[in-house]
Amino acid sequence: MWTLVGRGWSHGRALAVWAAGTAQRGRLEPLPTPTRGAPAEFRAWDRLYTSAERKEKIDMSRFSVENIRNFSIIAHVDHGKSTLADRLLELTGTIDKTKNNKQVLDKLQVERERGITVKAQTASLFYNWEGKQYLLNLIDTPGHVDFSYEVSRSLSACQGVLLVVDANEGIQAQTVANFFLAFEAQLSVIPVINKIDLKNADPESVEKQIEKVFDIPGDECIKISAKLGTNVERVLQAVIERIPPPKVHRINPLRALVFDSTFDQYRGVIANVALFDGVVSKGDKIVSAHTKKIHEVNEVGVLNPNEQPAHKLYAGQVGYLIAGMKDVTEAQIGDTLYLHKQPVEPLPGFKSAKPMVFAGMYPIDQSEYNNLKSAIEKLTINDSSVTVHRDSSLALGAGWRLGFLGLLHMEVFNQRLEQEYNASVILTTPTVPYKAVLSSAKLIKDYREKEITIINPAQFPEKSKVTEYLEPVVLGTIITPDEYTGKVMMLCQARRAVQKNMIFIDQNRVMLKYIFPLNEIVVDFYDSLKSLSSGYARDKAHSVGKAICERLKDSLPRQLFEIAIQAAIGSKIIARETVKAYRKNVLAKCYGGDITRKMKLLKRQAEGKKKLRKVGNIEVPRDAFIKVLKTQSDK
Ligand SMILES: Nc1nc2c(ncn2[C@@H]2O[C@H](COP(=O)(O)OP(=O)(O)OP(=O)(O)O)[C@@H](O)[C@H]2O)c(=O)[nH]1
Repeated sequence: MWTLVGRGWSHGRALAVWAAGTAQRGRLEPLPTPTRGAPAEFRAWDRLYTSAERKEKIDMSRFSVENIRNFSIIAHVDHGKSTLADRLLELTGTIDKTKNNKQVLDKLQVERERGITVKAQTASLFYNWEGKQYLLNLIDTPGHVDFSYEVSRSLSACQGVLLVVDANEGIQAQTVANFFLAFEAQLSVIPVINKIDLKNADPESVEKQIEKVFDIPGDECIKISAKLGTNVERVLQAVIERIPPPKVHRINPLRALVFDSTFDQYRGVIANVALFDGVVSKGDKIVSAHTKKIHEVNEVGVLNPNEQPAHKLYAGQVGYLIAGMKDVTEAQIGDTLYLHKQPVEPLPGFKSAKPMVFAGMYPIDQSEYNNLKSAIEKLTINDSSVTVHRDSSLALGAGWRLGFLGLLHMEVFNQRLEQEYNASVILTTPTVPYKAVLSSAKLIKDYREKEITIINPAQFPEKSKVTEYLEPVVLGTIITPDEYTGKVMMLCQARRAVQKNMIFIDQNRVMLKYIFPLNEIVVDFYDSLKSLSSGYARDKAHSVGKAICERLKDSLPRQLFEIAIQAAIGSKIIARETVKAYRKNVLAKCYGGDITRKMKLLKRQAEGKKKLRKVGNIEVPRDAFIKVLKTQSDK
């Protein structure tokens, strides 16, 4: 969704959400300095189990379609999805019951350190109930808004969801956003009120909120404590009773949806697939509908939650498939796989994730360029929502401009680079993309289009050659205790937001919807929302410009002449600082003597400095740039 800068016109639709007031965490607390190199137990999870350690091949034919349920757990951040997943894994005997089972599906080091889910994971659970054996495929999803893309992808492989809501915090903004993702995908929704063991838990009022906001009868809510295991068995039974089996046909030719993929340097691409039709097994020749390339299947299996090879995978089942694909472009997420010579209508793919936050990434030392390049390439194979363009800067050398789904996504990517690939990088201040409608015929010819997208501030076309600029805007949902409503509204106004809606979701909580310019919220909005400091100036350009000039002033070495540091918007100077000149004492050798000689020396010095100022080039040390950029991104 884009709008004219400074005016209220927009088109398209996007969703972003935050919670205020009772939310415990949104942006993350600073982490301790990460240790170099991941400890063994945190290394890429798929390397933890060698094929020799994996069990015998499993026969999946025993699960008929009627006995399969594919479901996902969705919730606001920290409401307990991963803890509930742990209990479900224990109850079904998928993992042993030990005290150490904490967020078993969060396998990345970054997930464990930050206590958040970043990458959706799948686990096949085998569960006996009323004399039948069921196959329950659980797909754990991330809760933070930056990873909504992972959520919607996971939902495409499901028929139902468990919507987990914290009994103390109640419905939060991300609960609403995730509910609508499931609702639009026409999935069965089972509301689960979690943390009923907490002292301040109020499951009855959360039940009423669920009735009011989602129009789901309160008696459908299951009240549990995922931590203590209370009522968790009822959740499993509801999955079987309330979620329909997938609508698929095993006698039809193979039609498999790639809903996720990871890269293993020894075995190539491991594609997570949901089979909509047919059967697939080792030795089958399969074709990617996207690339039309033919591959031979080396291994199929289920995630239990680690890889468990199977003889075959059948329609209705979710599992993994390895077929010698060398990089993820050969098994793109949303791709359909079918058997060679048995083409099928491809399944509807996914909308590709659109990066909305861009930042420059450079090696700390240019000699590290190739290592960093290879690390970025490997990581983007595992996280295809990151875009990479080559870039260079006079000060920082050769590097890249990377696009992320949000700020947390950027932080996580950076942290994974450090932890999993031992790479140290300089990351520049994040910016959002802008569009410019060109008026200059020459520029239109150069760009071969009238409307261009600018992801790098250095490439902004001149104002005189542009009819209008457009900026991205998002629809944001804020849930706040009533007493903060006034302050929250003032903050939103200060961020140029346009109010769309306001409803009371219970006696003392209000849900507000606003259209925000993305640039106004991308970096520090959540922090401001939490502190509710409404004294922000409307026009921040001056203060930002001033802050950068001040930092440069402190970092630049002094010269023989005065250096003016200016921040400008186009030709208008908005902030200025001066680095004072070194003063050589030209009078040092004049002991006493003639005042006119002293005046002459000083005049000559002043003239010399004037001349130097005109012709003098100063070299900005790399360190100064790094310092300025680092302080900015640390903000
Ligand atoms: N008291 C209590 N605490 C719980 C319960 N369930 C989860 N928690 C705690 O709540 C915190 C968040 O739980 P997680 O399972 O990581 O939450 P999540 O929804 O998976 O979080 P993300 O992956 O970041 O979206 C952890 O400290 C859990 O121990 C519960 O039933 N009772």
